Amino acid sequence: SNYYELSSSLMFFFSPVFIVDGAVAPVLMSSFPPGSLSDTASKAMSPLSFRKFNLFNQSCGVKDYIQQYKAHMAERSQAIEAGLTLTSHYVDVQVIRREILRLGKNTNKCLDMELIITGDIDRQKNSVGHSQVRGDDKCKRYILLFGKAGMGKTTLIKKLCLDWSKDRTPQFDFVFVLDGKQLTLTEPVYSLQTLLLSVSSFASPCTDLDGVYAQILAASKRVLIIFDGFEELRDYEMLLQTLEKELVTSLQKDSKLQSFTIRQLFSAILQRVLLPGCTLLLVTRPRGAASQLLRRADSLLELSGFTTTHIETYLSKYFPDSELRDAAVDHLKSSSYLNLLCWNPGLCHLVCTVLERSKCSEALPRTLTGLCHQVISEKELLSQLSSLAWEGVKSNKSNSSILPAEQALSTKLREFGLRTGLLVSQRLRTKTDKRGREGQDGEGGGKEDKNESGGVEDGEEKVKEMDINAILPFQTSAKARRKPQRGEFELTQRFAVGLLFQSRTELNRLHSYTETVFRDMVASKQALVTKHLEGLSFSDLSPAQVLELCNYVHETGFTHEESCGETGSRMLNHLAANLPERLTFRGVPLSPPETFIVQNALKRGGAEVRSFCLDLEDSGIQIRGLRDLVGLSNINTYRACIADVITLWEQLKQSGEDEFLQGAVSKFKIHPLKATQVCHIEHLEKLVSIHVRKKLSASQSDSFLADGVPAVRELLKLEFELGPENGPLVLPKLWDLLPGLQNLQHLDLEKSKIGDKGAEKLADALVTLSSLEILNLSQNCIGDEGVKKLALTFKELPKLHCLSLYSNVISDEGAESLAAVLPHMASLTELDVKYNKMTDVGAQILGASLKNCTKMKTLRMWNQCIPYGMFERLQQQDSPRAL
Ligand SMILES: Nc1ncnc2c1ncn2[C@@H]1O[C@H](COP(=O)(O)OP(=O)(O)OP(=O)(O)O)[C@@H](O)[C@H]1O
Repeated sequence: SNYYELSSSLMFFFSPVFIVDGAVAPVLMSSFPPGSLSDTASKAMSPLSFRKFNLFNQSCGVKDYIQQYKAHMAERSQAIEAGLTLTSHYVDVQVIRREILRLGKNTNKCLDMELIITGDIDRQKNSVGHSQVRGDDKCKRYILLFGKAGMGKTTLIKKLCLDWSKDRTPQFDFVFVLDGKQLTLTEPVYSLQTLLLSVSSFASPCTDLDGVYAQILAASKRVLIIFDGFEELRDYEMLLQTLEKELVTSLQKDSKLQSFTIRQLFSAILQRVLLPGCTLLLVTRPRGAASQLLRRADSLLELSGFTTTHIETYLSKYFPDSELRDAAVDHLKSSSYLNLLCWNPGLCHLVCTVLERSKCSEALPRTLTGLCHQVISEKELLSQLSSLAWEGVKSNKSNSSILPAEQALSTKLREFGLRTGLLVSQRLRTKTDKRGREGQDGEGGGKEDKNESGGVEDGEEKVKEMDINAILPFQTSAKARRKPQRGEFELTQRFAVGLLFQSRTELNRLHSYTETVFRDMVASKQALVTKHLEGLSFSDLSPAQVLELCNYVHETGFTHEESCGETGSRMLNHLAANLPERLTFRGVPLSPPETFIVQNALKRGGAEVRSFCLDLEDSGIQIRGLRDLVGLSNINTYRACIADVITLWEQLKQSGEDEFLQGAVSKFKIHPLKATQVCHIEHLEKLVSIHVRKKLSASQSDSFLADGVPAVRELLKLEFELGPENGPLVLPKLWDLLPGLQNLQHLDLEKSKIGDKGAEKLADALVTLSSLEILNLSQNCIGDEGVKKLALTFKELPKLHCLSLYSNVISDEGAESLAAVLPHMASLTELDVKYNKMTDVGAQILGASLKNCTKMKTLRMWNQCIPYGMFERLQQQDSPRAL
């Protein structure tokens, strides 16, 4: 199973596991006397002595402790939620291996932006499995596991702990969990020993502290340390700032000295100053800057949420009684949106709570707001949460939290808020903000704070229009568009806005104002939000903002009733009428519930007789979501991950949905195509093969493919941008597929390390591309041999008018081959052979051939070996076009 795949992959890499979580630590700490055993001996241990120190040679005291620690951990890690345990309710989720796009200087704004968003099929292929991990001999000791709020990070950690405690991960002698919230303990009174054995989350009392600690140090490779409770990657990143030399020395000299802060110890572990051989598992939401962290990470894993099967399993565990379960499943079917929300395990739990409470008879909530509303049905709690949400939205400082510092919150509300991401931990956050304002945080606060309008303390009634503009995430300045908005904050905003549009009766329950005051207040706020949303200029919004807007409108639109309210309906119509015709979500992760929301908005567009061209590339949309969107009657054309589209076609063929399939094939577009990853070419190869064979599967031919795949026929421009490292890996595939792209007009293969061998293959492939007009072969290490082969093909390309061989290694011999074919290239107007290896001899020959090329406008051929006088001579004589 996937969970076991992860755990076994962890097992493969790790040894002892320590998890640090704040709650119990201070209490336990006081019961431990400061240690006295020196660890110098263990530090000096040779690999041989290290082996001697393995589990089997542990002293009875250490063994006993480990058993006791495991028993304690088994007990403490069991509970997922009140009444739910791992043993009874855990669903084995998928963990996906992710890759980074690039690590450049300016790309570290947000992890989301740095990760390659793969299609659904590739994502499934990347789920971590035994075989993949075992086959990988690279030591993975720095693992980053991320997932958005509620995706099950903490639950997975608990499961890992439980498994270790049940001896299912024998490669670790110790597992420790460390909680980021402990960074608030600022006194310099801790040592590594107290951190692991007293402060860590599942620490249990120990009678042989020194013996256990010595064992940990002796076999640090058999230790797993899990960091949890960090709100975002940036919080880790801050711990990676270089430690002062004296601190490093003192930590290494005596890590048992109780004179360090938690921060220093965390930093030292993360920077491999302490326990250098241990395995680190860093868990967080995927937000914040993290370039340093990403550079260190050996492996990036992501929790990908519940699949349909997982949801079914969860429901069957949640409702063990089969009658209740069937009723719940049926009831859930009545709300597609809630069904899709269950993709998030945290929300799945909330949905089950609602199903359970409603006894499967009441109408289900239709929005996230409605769901939260029903879960915390107590008036007091909801009113508190709604005002928090509103306050948070109003005081949107540096993406800050909505959890006011001094506000007394009930445990229940705090738990709910934190779990859903509506609230974020204030203590950590305050630090980040402060740092941001002091300018250490680069991006952070400063400027934006000034943008926020005042009047926050004046109470809700005085929210001004200006405030609304500032608080909703639709600023259209270039900076605001670039800034990643997505995180827990958007949920807060959605909730605040959604609450305004909840049914009047529901809202009435929340306040203590008189009926009229309340009505006016809600009405004026509703009007402000509506006016703002309706006043937006859609063309100025980024794809992420358009999606956010769809989310807002959904929250405002639907209450408990079947149809949406009057204002909501108006907003939805307005949205549908104004969505850009070329609607792109390229690069914006589209979750299943969001796909539903977009589908809803587009459907409305149908009522207004509007049709759309939809771009879903790099959105990670699931195939079932793709199916829903492509199936809409008012979609003119669509783009999406080619592999996913092919899978959709295959599914449609299998289910016999011929008409749908025909539409899905004819509406699909891939022009213009820029291949930046290896998989892009692999997918294209598959599509071209369908096009050439005129059938989807190996067996029968398909009548709707009689003319091949329209998307391939209509592909006019292909840019191959895989770079010198990845490019050569898929060039052979490219040579195979090129002949299938008969109508290609523009082929850009710059910087792909083609070389002479590749040039020969390319020459063969090019022969069939009779429509080719522009060919860029710059910077490709092509020499005389290669150009000789290519030159023969160039003659066969009647429409080629622009050819670049800039910066290759062509010398005079190659120039001669080119000169021989130039007069036969009927359409050529521009040739670039600058920065090659030819001398004045080659230049002279090429220049001379121009006499017979009447159409040629420019021939660029400068390089250091050609004396400048040569050009002057050529220009004065007969070739003014040679540069
Ligand atoms: N694999 C799972 N099986 C069963 N329930 C799960 C699973 N994962 C998560 N849940 C449910 O979702 C809830 C939220 O999960 P969890 O607290 O682990 O999320 P998280 O990713 O740590 O969120 P946050 O970022 O807010 O801390 C859990 O309390 C549990 O009810």
